[in-house]
Amino acid sequence: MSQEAPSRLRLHDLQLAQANRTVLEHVDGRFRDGATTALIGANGTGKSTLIQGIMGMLKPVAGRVECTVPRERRAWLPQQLALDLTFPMSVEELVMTGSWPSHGAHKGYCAHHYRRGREVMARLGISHLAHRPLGELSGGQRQRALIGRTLMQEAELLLLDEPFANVDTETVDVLMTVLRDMAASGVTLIVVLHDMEQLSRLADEAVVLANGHAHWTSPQTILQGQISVASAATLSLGMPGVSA
Ligand SMILES: Nc1ncnc2c1ncn2[C@@H]1O[C@H](COP(=O)(O)OP(=O)(O)OP(=O)(O)O)[C@@H](O)[C@H]1O
Repeated sequence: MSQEAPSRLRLHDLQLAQANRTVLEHVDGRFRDGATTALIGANGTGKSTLIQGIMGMLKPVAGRVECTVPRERRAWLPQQLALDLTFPMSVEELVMTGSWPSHGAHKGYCAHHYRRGREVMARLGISHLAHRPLGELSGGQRQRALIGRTLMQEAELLLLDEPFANVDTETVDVLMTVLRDMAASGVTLIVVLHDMEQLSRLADEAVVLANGHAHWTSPQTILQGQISVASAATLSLGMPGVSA
């Protein structure tokens, strides 16, 4: 990554643990503004842990996260399986909650919010589902609605944990377009990915997690097989083309 690249999110010698067991340590690096960084690593290497640390849900054991994006402009979309969407809420209501962090949950919505909500749903192809309860949506429809909420929030930092899992190919295409447009407009995106095609289509940068460390590299390096993602858990330090 270029030393000059502007970045509102930097990690300084970060150490994160789960249940008193260190998962990641000495994590140093920065995420480029207006770029999509893929988080890559085998199961259990700490991708979700790093996201929790960046979002402030997990207190660092050591080091720090430096983030100048205002809190109300930070959004996190967990793995679909981790979400309980059985509560009675429609697609439109979910999308509109994206305005809460900046506008407040109890002030009600004005015409501007409703207009923006309709624009967001149209962009994601879910206008016809506006009044459908969340519990009656397919995985792909639910994911479109959740991304719609982050658009409504006007997120400037968006972290997504496996956003394309259990999602149909048409939805993948729609979401890819929306996410690329977000990055082009300056949003910093961090996306946990396992699929090489999705990596090539979406990512500008990549961070490989292995052996308790994070290695900054390029998607091309991974795609050319210089780094095997399948065996990322056994990667050694000092890989070619890696810089933090
Ligand atoms: N709440 C928790 N309590 C205890 N250990 C945890 C907890 N969450 C995660 N861990 C452990 O921390 C390590 C990293 O887990 P994490 O979920 O961050 O990995 P991951 O790379 O996101 O995995 P996956 O690809 O399977 O989602 C694992 O060894 C996991 O067992």
